[in-house]
Amino acid sequence: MSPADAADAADAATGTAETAGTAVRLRRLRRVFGGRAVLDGIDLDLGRGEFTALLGASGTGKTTLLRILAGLDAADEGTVLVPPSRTVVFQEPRLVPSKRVLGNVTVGLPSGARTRERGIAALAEVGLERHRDAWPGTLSGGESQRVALARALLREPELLLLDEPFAALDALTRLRMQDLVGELCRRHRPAVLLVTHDVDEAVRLADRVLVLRDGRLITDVRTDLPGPRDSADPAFAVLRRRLLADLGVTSTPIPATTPDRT
Ligand SMILES: Nc1ncnc2c1ncn2[C@@H]1O[C@H](COP(=O)(O)OP(=O)(O)OP(=O)(O)O)[C@@H](O)[C@H]1O
Repeated sequence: MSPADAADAADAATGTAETAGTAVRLRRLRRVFGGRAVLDGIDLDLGRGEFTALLGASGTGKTTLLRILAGLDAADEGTVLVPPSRTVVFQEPRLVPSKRVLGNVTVGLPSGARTRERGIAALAEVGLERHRDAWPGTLSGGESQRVALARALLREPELLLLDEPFAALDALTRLRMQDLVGELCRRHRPAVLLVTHDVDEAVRLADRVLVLRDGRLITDVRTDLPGPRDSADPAFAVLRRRLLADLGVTSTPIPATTPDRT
């Protein structure tokens, strides 16, 4: 798939969610690979402007669900209603090496002064305006991912699909990118589905967190924590523990230490 395709996220929609306030509606969604139902009867509504994180162990079907929402894969059974305008940001930025940064942001759009202006404004939003004439090969990983984000947001999608977009970044850059994505999503208000392995990232950013396990959404919880969210906050820790338990990660109790009698 070309970067332009990624940005425009395929048009193989199976329908549009019509209910006011609802961006996505899935009913009894099933996807089977080699006789195994990776998604086995998923029911899900995503509200307009709602930021939802999807957690799940490796191989549970998170990317499969995201690809179906993007129109890059099809369900075997069930109803999929999605908005016509969707964009995806992947773990790797998927920039075109032969186009400069601005050309990457506006790729696939009609050329002209208006598109160029919008591209520059999108770059300014991610703090990269002065890199607009740079080549992708000269950018850092975090900068490249910011270009991918600008490319996605320029299209003003109703549904923004984020597939582990911070996973390849170092810890500090990841935190900065999380803050940036949080701020941009509050400003642009797309419905967001963020696929991640990182429980703290999910709790930090999302209004709502889902856990996918054995083909089903076993958890659907609202975060409702005041911002800015601090992982040291006891409410944050309670939610993290619950989500880890739902993911099948149970914390081992720390054995009591024997007092040293010598
Ligand atoms: N096109 C395909 N053909 C066959 N099997 C597939 C295909 N796509 C995905 N699968 C299988 O479906 C399962 C779910 O894959 P998926 O990539 O959705 O998981 P994931 O939860 O995103 O995993 P990870 O967190 O490791 O990225 C895996 O066992 C994978 O091998």
